[in-house]
Amino acid sequence: MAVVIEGLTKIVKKKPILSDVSLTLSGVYGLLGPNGAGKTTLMRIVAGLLEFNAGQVLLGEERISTGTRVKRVNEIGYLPQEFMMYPELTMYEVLEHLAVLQGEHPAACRSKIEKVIEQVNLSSHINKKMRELSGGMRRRVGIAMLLLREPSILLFDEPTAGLDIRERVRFRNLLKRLGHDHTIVISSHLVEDIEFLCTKIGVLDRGTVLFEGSPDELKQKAAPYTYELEVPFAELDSIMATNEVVQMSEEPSHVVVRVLSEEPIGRRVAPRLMDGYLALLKEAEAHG
Ligand SMILES: Nc1ncnc2c1ncn2[C@@H]1O[C@H](COP(=O)(O)OP(=O)(O)OP(=O)(O)O)[C@@H](O)[C@H]1O
Repeated sequence: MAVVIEGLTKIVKKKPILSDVSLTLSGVYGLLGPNGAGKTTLMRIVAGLLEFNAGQVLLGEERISTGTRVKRVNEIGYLPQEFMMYPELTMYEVLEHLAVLQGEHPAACRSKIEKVIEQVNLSSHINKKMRELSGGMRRRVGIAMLLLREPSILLFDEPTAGLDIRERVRFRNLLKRLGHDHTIVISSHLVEDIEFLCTKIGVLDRGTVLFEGSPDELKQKAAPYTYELEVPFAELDSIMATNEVVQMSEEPSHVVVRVLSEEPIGRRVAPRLMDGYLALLKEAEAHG
C-alpha cells in the first residue's frame, strides 16, 4: 500500500518547513536530504503526529489527514530517531506492557511477543533489561513494538544514525527483510544507508522536493559529470582545492580520486548513487 502526499505545506513561525511537497511513498522508499531538509517533519506528519497548513496525506485512495485534521492510523508505524523507554524493564516486559495497553490479555500475547522478538533477531536477549541493550538492539526493540500492531507501512527516521558498523549492517539486513512484506520509508542524510535497500528515492532540500524516482534515475543526474583520476600523493592537495572531490581511495603509489566536474578531467566513469545525489544538490544550490 502506498502513502500519497499531495501539496503538503508546513509553516512554523512564518517559516516554510515544507513547501508544496508531493510524493508517493511505496516499496522500500529512501527519503534523502541534507540536515534540516524537512525529513523528520514530513515523517511525523505522515505518522499523524503533527498538523500542517495545506495539502493532504492519503493511504492508497483513502484520505487520512488534511491540515489540522491529522489522524494516527494502525497501518502506519513510526520509529523516531531517538527513544529510550522503561530502562529497568526487560525487553519482554516492555513488549508485554505495550500489548496489554493495546487491549491484549497478558497470558494470550506471549506467542505474539516471541514472534516479533524473533523477527528482529533478539530472541537470545529476551530477558535483558532495556538499559543493558546496545543502541542498535534498542532500536530493534522499537521495531518489535511497531510490529505488535501489525502495520503495513513502517517509517524509520535516520534508523542507523549512531550505530557501529556491525550493527549498521545487521540493521540494514533487517530492514531488507521487512521490506518483503511492508512498505518501508527510511529517511537519511547518508546515501550509504539507503543505497542497497531502496527501490525508490525522494530527495528533499530546504522543504521542497528536488527529485523522486528510481535509484538509477538519480545516478543518471551525475552521468555527464563523473570522472576518476589517478593522482600522485604530492598533487592531492591541489586537486582537492580546485575540484569537487566526492571520493578517494588509496593505492600503493597514488590516490584514485572521483570528482564531479563540468569540464572533462581524467576518465569518465559510470556514476554511483552518491554522485547523482551530490550532482542534484549542487544543481539546486546553483539555482538558489
Ligand atoms: N517546531 C519547530 N520550530 C521551529 N523550527 C522547526 C520546528 N520543527 C522543525 N523546524 C525547522 O525545520 C527544518 C526542518 O527540520 P527537520 O527536523 O524536519 O529536518 P530533517 O531533514 O529531519 O533534518 P535532520 O536530518 O537534521 O534531522 C529545520 O530547519 C528545523 O530547524
